[in-house]
Amino acid sequence: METKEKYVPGLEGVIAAETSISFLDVEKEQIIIQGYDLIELSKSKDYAEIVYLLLEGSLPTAAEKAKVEEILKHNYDVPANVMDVLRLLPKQTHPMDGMRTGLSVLAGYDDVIEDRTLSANKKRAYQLLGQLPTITVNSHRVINGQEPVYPLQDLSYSANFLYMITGEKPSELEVEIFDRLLLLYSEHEMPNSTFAARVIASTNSDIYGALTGAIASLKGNLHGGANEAVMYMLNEVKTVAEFEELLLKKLQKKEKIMGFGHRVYMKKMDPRALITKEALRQLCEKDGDYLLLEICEAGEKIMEKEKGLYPNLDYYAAPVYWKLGIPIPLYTPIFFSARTAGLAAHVIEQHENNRLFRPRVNYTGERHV
Ligand SMILES: CC(=O)SCCNC(=O)CCNC(=O)[C@H](O)C(C)(C)COP(=O)(O)OP(=O)(O)OC[C@H]1O[C@@H](n2cnc3c(N)ncnc32)[C@H](O)[C@@H]1OP(=O)(O)O
Ligand SMILES: O=C([O-])CC(=O)C(=O)O
Repeated sequence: METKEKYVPGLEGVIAAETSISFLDVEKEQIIIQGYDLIELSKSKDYAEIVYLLLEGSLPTAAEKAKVEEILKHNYDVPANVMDVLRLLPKQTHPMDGMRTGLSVLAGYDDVIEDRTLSANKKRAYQLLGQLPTITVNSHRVINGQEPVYPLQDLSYSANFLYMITGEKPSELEVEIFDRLLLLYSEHEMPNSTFAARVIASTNSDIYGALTGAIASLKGNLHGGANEAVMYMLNEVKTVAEFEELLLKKLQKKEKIMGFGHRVYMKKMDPRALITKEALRQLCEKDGDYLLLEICEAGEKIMEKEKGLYPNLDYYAAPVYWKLGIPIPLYTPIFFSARTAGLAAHVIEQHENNRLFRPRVNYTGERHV
């Protein structure tokens, strides 16, 4: 008989790493990033500043912030072969799969790919953050037979990202809201995708492989894929009453409602969702159409009453993306692009202080020997 060790399904509550990058303080409703609360930072800082915080460990001065923005822009170029590879993919390929393929192509262009030093890894992180908006947007465009779109240097990082998605120069409010979403998505402690990236990095594999694995993880609808699923669900209805009916039917059939629940915040609202809800309200005020907000709020009430469950970030992020005119298949790729900041920080931390991940099992099969 095998001896059985304590096994926790889904590794719930299990400590998988020691990190100085981030920590979810559920009690205080804080998302601690390098010592600061991301929720507080979202009120006064932008995505580029959080990129700096994640990769350099401190908040940037004005000059350092300008330097990061310059570095990101300096890294916008993506090898033309990436577009050629995307062109070869079947039209039904999801942009997350396109992105996974496109990002993985970049490994071959790294002349010092075996260099795991801190400076080489950081350089790669900035390079990838510069290139990802182009890969993200074109994973959707090129696969759909459209011509690639390229960045505009005279826009800020987030304004350019949104411009490439919609093809129109965005308003100040739109940029501010899109940037806030990137910031909120930038890092979140040890979700499945970060764990996947760290597991891969722990074999001494490179950041391209670790991020490629993280994309695969993030695609699933129990994780990043939920934001797309939320929007498809919202688009099934035209009124508050129809949404209430749809949710009750789904619950009766024991279906999971996308955008609700969270392994860490299961009995509380994700603090990031409050901010995206506010962003939705701002966009409703702007166009005078409150229907999506009313529908979402009704859903929130039903889920609290019926299941004691609360929205996670993806629930309100989806209608915000919709109001910004972003195609649904890009919702999860944008999440990944934003999360690359946090993922890169984790891969670097893993490489800097590495021990191979290699857990054991409780064997439940038969023994014939
Ligand atoms: C940015 C992000 O990645 S946030 C997560 C995005 N994912 C989603 O929104 C998908 C919907 N949510 C879920 O599936 C879950 O809440 C998860 C995957 C996020 C967390 O899952 P876990 O911690 O493994 O909890 P688990 O799935 O075991 O759920 C516990 C109980 O709550 C129920 N539950 C959890 N989430 C939901 C939901 N969204 N809808 C209905 N019931 C739910 C489960 O059915 C289960 O009930 P039971 O004990 O009666 O069987
Ligand atoms: O923390 C998690 O498990 C999922 C999540 O909200 C994120 O990755 O932003």
